[in-house]
Amino acid sequence: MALRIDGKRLAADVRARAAAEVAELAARGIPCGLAVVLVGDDQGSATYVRAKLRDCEQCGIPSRDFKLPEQTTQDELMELVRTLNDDPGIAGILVQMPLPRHLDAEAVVAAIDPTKDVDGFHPENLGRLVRGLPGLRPCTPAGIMEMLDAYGIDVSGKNAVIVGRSSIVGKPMSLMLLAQNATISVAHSHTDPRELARICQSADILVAACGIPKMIKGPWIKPGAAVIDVGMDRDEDGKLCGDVDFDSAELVAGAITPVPGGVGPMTRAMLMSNVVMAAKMQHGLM
Ligand SMILES: Nc1nc2c(c(=O)[nH]1)N[C@@H](CN(C=O)c1ccc(C(=O)N[C@@H](CCC(=O)O)C(=O)O)cc1)CN2
Repeated sequence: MALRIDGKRLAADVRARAAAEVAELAARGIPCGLAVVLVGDDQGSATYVRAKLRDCEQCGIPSRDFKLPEQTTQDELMELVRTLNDDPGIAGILVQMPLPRHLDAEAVVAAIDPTKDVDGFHPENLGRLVRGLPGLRPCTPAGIMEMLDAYGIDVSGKNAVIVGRSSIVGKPMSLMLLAQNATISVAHSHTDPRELARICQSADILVAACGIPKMIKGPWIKPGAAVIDVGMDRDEDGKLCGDVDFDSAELVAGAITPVPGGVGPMTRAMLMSNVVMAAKMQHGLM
């Protein structure tokens, strides 16, 4: 039976470290403000934003909450981002994704000052990741790297398979694992479905980020592998589940993240540590 990786407990540790650093920075007169921008009425996004604002409160991070209507125009959103870029009290800017379809998310992300890009989505920060330079990293893959490290799961020389190639998770995840000397395979929607099970079976570390409920089953998993589930799906009964069929996977894996309580809480916690990092970078402290 696999060891359960406890994302909630690790997230609490990450938040506690961030809170201590926020207090130290505040004592030196360095503000760690976070601006959180939510456009539209998506209930899931509103829930995540509320949770992020609670995390800020817990870490002593002053947050400013911008709730914009669904009909917000590109110009209005770009103007808000520019204003926040110029605000010295704001160390980090987060625009909750997805944006309504009429808005150009790429342009919005590119308009954020890269030193305030606490999501790590800006092309400069992704470029820094490609080049192996320090910078703000996307929260979900950064949280996964923390989890692997905390549980002593060595990545170097291991086969890592990532199922999914999004810019938020799959691509940065592959680069972060590569930077730790893993051998990487990325499967995606054009991968031959007859090959998918075999590719997954080659993984010592399997990261599921495809958005298909319970797609990855126990027989696809190499015995003893670390299985990281990024999925946030609903099963046939409407219950929250991941991309991995947990019940069959935990019988084979060596370690596994649950949904809920695995990657999600770490995604939120890494945002707090990115805000601290952004504030430090802006004040020449790293
Ligand atoms: N600007 C961003 N937008 C989005 C990101 C992001 O990192 N930055 N990631 C996702 C959503 N997300 C954070 O925004 C997120 C999703 C889920 C969780 C989480 O803690 N999930 C819980 C379960 C919650 C539930 O019960 O529904 C868990 O897994 O335990 C945190 C963050 C897309 N947008």
